[in-house]
Amino acid sequence: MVDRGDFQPFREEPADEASQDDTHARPSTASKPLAQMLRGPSEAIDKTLSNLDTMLGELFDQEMLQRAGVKRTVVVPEAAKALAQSPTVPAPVPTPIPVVPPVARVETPQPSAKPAAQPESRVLPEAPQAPAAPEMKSEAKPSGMVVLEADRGPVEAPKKEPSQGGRGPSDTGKGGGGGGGGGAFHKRLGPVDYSHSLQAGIKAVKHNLAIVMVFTLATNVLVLAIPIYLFQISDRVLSSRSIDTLIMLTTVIVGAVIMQSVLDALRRFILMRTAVEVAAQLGAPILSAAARASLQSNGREYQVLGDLQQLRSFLTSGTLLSLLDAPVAPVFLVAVFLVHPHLGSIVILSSFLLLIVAIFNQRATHAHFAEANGHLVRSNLHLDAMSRNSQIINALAMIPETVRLWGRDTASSLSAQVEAQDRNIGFASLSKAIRLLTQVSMLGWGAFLSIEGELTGGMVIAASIIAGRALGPIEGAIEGWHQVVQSRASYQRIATLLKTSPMNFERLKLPNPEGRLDVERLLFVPNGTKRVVLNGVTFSLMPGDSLAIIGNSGAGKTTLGKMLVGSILPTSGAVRLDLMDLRNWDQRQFGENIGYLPQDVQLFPGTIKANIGRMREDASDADIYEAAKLADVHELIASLPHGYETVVTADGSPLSGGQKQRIALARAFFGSPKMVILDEPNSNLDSFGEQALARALDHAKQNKITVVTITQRPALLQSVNKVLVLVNGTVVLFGPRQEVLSALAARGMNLEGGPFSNIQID
Ligand SMILES: Nc1ncnc2c1ncn2[C@@H]1O[C@H](COP(=O)(O)OP(=O)(O)OP(=O)(O)O)[C@@H](O)[C@H]1O
Repeated sequence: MVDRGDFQPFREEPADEASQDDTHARPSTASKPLAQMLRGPSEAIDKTLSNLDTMLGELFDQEMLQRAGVKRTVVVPEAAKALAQSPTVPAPVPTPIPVVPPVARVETPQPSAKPAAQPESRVLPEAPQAPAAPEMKSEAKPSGMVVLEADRGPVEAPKKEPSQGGRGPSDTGKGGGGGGGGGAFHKRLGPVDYSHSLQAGIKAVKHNLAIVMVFTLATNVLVLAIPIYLFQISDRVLSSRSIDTLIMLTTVIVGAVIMQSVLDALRRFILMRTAVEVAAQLGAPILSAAARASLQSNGREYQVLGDLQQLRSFLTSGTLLSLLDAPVAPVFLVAVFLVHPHLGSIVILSSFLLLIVAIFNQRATHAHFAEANGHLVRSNLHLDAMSRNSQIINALAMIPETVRLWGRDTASSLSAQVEAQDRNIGFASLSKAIRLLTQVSMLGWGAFLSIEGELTGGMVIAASIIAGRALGPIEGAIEGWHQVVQSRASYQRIATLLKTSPMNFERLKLPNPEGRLDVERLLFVPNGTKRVVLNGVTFSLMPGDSLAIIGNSGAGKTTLGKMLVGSILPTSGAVRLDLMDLRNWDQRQFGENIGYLPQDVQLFPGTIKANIGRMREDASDADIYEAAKLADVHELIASLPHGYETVVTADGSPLSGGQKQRIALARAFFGSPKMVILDEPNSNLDSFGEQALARALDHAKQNKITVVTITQRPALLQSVNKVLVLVNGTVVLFGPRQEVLSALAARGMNLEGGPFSNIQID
């Protein structure tokens, strides 16, 4: 299947590209840590945290608020604050963070005031009559299909007066973020380009690691202080019995040790902030790219956020410090050689042995760690399914079964992990033994050389300590090898997700659509199956048309509906809105111009107002009210104790199924969409709700909104002007309502009597 590819939830307006660049070039912990650190740890922490706050504020402020058309103000959302307060981050500095003002109540316009938001003021200009298109080619018609009306010609975008945008009152011509603007169009939209975010993250890490490396070198040089001290004490102070020398040496060494501890702490501070910077830089891009990519999968991509967590842990781990120490190891080796070549040879031999152990360790544990990871991913998916279905799990007493499903994968993951860790511990112990034996042999052989008069006792002890430092990084790498492998895999998954995101590509910003829909020879064979769910589906609708798609259960109606909104991509064929293939629309602009009510209605936790406004921060009260009026749910909402401020939980309570469906209908009508797809919008409605729905469809017709309604119930047929009959994924009838109903009646099927069932047309 082909990815449609251009969802850009945080798209920048081109004019803002410079400011987007600013984000990547902004002052960060990467830019000034050295200067900060040198001013003292606590000042450095405060300063860096302050930078972090600014960085997070800028990240979210810029990416969310500016895209939403809100003027750039310093508002740090709760998520950013929570991130800044995550356990790995010290307490935030007392930098004042402006608090997001509480949500204001929806101000419903006074009936007498007749505000600009009222439906009457929204009637769109008439679309010009489209020229007739050639008839549908006969080979495209599935056998048995009766086409009562075929394609019409392309719709010319009507010339609008600036005041006649057809957008809601909030329309600024800038499209509220990604697209949508009525004024400026036909210009290239720069891609969001998540690979750029990845590069910015890598750059920050590299920059900080370079600074850490400087501290590491200094730390490792200072580490030599202790062996040198020992050597001097035993070979100089004890023989000369000079107190002055002892005091002088001790003073120097104490200074070196303190310095070494401070530098070691500083490199850890920097690494910790690097981890936070990586999380802040990549969190939002990964979640956005995962949300887009999950369209084609079962949501596994969301687990890439876990990979980001893995990278964060690695950046603050002892394993990374060991790896950073590794380049200095040869210096220690040379130092041991300088003490005596025999001792140097012992260390080299041990290093080889440790390397061999490291390679065997990697080979012995790799498959088990990979297996453990695979099971962990699956058990997380079970967990996710459990949290989504908590109602049914409790109602049907399915807790033991679902826990067993989760437990099976968790147990497999744990046992694979135990297997891998057993081996890892075995190899780590072996490497530790090699290191200790190395020191024993160095001391033993050193003592022999000392007896022979080639070395002093102090030199032997000093060489033994230095050898320990030389072998330490190899040992550390062996112990943390699993983390290295996991982090590398995590990085690769993150890089693949960000680099291959379809949102990285440039789009042409089009004028807002008028609502013409062309569906061309849709074929859908789900991946991994041979089942043809949709076969050659072809039809066209003009702006303001309302179509009912009817058919037996399993005929493919929902699948077709999902395809019309681009949430499923066809195996072949195309769905076009105003002649443009959905794959080529800017996702944000497309989403703002359509409405969708899925069969399985889900609301987001939040107020009814926020749900109708699609959780957009720039949704105006007037827009929300307008959508509620269009969907004829204002009365229903007014009857709730808290009206538009009623808070809905994840499972939709306190709303009934029908109320949820009607609120979701208002969400579909939010933002003056030009095309709305409703999948069984009346499945939970009583007769009053159905009447309100019929009125909503009338409003849509008056506003020239193209509406496609998938339904199993005949009541809605009165509100549409066209009907499409789908049988086993094939269109068998399509045309004006009365003609289709007559054609069905001629075949002995009277659909106006009761729910559709057993529609059989050859
Ligand atoms: N991803 C998929 N993999 C396999 N089969 C699929 C997939 N998507 C849809 N189908 C199959 O396609 C058929 C049509 O499904 P669809 O949900 O579109 O039917 P429908 O007409 O909406 O039915 P209903 O009225 O009961 O909701 C079903 O048999 C379904 O099993």
